[in-house]
Amino acid sequence: MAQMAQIIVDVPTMQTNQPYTYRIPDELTDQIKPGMRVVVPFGRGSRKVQGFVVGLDEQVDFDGTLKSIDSLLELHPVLNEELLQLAQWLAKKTFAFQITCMFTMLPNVMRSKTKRFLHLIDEVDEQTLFDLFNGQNEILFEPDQLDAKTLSQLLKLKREGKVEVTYQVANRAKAKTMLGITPKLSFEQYEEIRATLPHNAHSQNKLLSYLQSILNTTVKIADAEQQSDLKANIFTTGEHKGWLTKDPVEVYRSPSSKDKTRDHPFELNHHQAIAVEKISHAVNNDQAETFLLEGVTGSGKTEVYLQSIAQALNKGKTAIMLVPEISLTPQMVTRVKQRFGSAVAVLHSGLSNGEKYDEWRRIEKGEAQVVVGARSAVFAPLKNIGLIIMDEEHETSYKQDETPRYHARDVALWRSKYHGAPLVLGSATPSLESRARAQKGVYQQLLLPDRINEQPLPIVSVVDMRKELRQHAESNFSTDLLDALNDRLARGEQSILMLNRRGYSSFIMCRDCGFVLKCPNCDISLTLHMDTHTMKCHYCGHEEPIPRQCPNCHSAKIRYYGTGTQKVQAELEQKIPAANVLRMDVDTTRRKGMHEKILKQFGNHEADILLGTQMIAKGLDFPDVTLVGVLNADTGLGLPDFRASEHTFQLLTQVSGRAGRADKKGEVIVQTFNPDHYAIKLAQTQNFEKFFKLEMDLRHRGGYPPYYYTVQVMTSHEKEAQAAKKMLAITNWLRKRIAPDSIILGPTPQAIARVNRRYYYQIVIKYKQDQNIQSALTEMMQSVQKLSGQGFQISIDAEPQHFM
Ligand SMILES: Nc1ncnc2c1ncn2[C@@H]1O[C@H](COP(=O)(O)OP(=O)(O)OP(=O)(O)O)[C@@H](O)[C@H]1O
Ligand SMILES: [Zn+2]
Ligand SMILES: [Zn+2]
Repeated sequence: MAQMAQIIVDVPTMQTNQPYTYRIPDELTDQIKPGMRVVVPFGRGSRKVQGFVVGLDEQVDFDGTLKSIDSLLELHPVLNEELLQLAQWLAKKTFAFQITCMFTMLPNVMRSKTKRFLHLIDEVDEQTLFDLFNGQNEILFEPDQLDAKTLSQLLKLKREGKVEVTYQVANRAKAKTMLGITPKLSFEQYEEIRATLPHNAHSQNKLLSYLQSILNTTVKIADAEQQSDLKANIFTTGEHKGWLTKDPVEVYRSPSSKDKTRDHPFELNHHQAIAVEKISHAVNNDQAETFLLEGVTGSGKTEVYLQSIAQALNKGKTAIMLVPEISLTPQMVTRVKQRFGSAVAVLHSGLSNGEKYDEWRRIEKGEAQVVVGARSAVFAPLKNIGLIIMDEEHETSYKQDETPRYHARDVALWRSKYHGAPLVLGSATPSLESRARAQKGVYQQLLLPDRINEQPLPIVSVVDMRKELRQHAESNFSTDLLDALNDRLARGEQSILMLNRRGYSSFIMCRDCGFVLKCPNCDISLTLHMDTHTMKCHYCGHEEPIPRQCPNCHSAKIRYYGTGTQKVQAELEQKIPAANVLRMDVDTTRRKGMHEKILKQFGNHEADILLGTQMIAKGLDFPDVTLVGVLNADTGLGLPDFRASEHTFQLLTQVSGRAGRADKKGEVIVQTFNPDHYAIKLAQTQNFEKFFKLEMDLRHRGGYPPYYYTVQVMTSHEKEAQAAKKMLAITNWLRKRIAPDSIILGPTPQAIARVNRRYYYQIVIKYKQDQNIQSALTEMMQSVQKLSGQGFQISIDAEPQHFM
């Protein structure tokens, strides 16, 4: 009676969400578990591919032609039961393949090509040591060279906790190590040395005893100092005498803060207390309720999160706190770590692959109970989740813009249901989708209407830049803004300036003929970078010299148009020479740790003005900031995207919220060429309710979300006619299958029609209720795969965040 395994295989050209059935070799009966990764033969040539076991069958009458599992990639399941189910759901929801979803949940170092090592972590008998490990502690784990019998032995050792499979971290050389000490001699040899020591050699005597107590191990010097109560220099003496060796020991590359002080919960104000109460109630009763925590900027949402998390921990449960990548600042991380100490694991893109893997492993082993992280942290392998929090829930970065195109909010909702745990969505400016659900009672609304400091929200004034430009020469600064900046400088207060853009200037244009320099590969303007003195394409990376004359009409009046942070900084330094300016944008934060450094400097008052792009709009909490200036509120309003107003409103509200958060009053100055636009006017009064009503009305009339669901289908090809033709064929095919009242917009070329030498065409399907759309799109996805051989790329994006 053979055992069978259902396996999802990784074959890029033949992807399917149907598992294949493989036979489990007899030696491995009852040892293969769902979630394990295996090596299996696939196709006619029986080439070796990897796969995930997703199910097991006890099968009596098996058909003799079934292929068998060859080997294992690890000795343990890498995905647990919950995550396997989640992958299945996610694949369906995002029209992706299960295998892609499974990889998305795993740290990078666990990808198939990574070298694996087999480690001995406990004693084994000599025969085994010799047979399996060549007498060593660590050997390369080579799945394709192991037979079933050996695997069976290894699996047994794994179950006994004696071996472990680890992955080679790409930058292993850089793996963080500290110096440790290893005793070199035996117990008896140390005794012999002791007999020769002079009577007053107390430290050396003590060192000998200590070495005897740590035989066969390596102890970090810092730990050894503590345990033995000896000074570090005595270990050096020991080394010179040949008693011990100093060796590097690997430490967890945990991005832990050095700050070990634990802070204490604040006493909550009235509204905070109600919120924590309601959330805790749901935590205590295992209710998968969704809360929408709507709190104005500076209302103390974070404190609500932290105290609610504490509740979950008290109940012996775990918690996930999602924050947008950009607000995952050291400030934020420190706040959480100070509250929960080493129970916290942090996952974000700034970590090296090794660091990420270490944090992931701590979570998986149950060593961390609180996970703080950006989008992908929603897949953290925590067990027994008691609470999930999603801060700034309206942020578009929660949606992944490559396959699987998932929204972290949907995944959080799924896990909330699975664990019977509440989900808290927090924001000062919720997405229309979430706010509409709260309106309908699907989500429970919690309000924090006041700032903690009981100050009113900062006063926002709008400056009409059209008038300014008529009165003065071209400048990035209105008179009002310059006056206000000088005023803060005189008072020793700080200012934040936001420029919604990157690069020295966005593009260059000929003032005589209007020619704009564009990327030869993509259909978008090149960006001027003064640091490298080149024009760069932000889509494909193309780079060329700055032209001295117009390639079209040869005029010399080809100049930059628009503005960038470097240019603003230069003007600022010229207009207010006394001010210290810190610049924070993609260019100054590219190197690891720079983000942290700039914020720290600003926090220490080493600068008067923090000038930055959107990345400074969120989460920053500096008590001395009393002025926020927005240099160009309009950027983004003109984008061909129905969410342009919503995003502008959100951004202006968020950045305004950085001013006057402590006891000093805040002021905001917004410069714009569109002072009458409703998004700008309502952001001025920070009137979210009014904005919500107005925008909902517009969406209703236009037939946009949240009144309609949307799906975008994209086709691309190197030849424009091919892309267009295929898109049309797909459209006709779909039209026959979806509900008659579902609407198809397009096909149209995308706003940026050509990227990286490919042409893009799209359609957008809008629907209210459509029984067939899911199956039609799934069928399409399965069948268009073979088209990739003909140079087509086709993708489906459910609820796209950008319509470009
Ligand atoms: N109950 C409380 N008593 C005293 N201070 C508090 C209390 N709750 C929060 N704070 C402090 O108030 C400040 C603002 O809180 P917090 O940063 O949590 O606001 P927020 O709502 O998350 O703001 P934003 O959305 O603007 O980032 C913080 O410095 C925080 O430490
Ligand atoms: Zn010209
Ligand atoms: Zn390009």
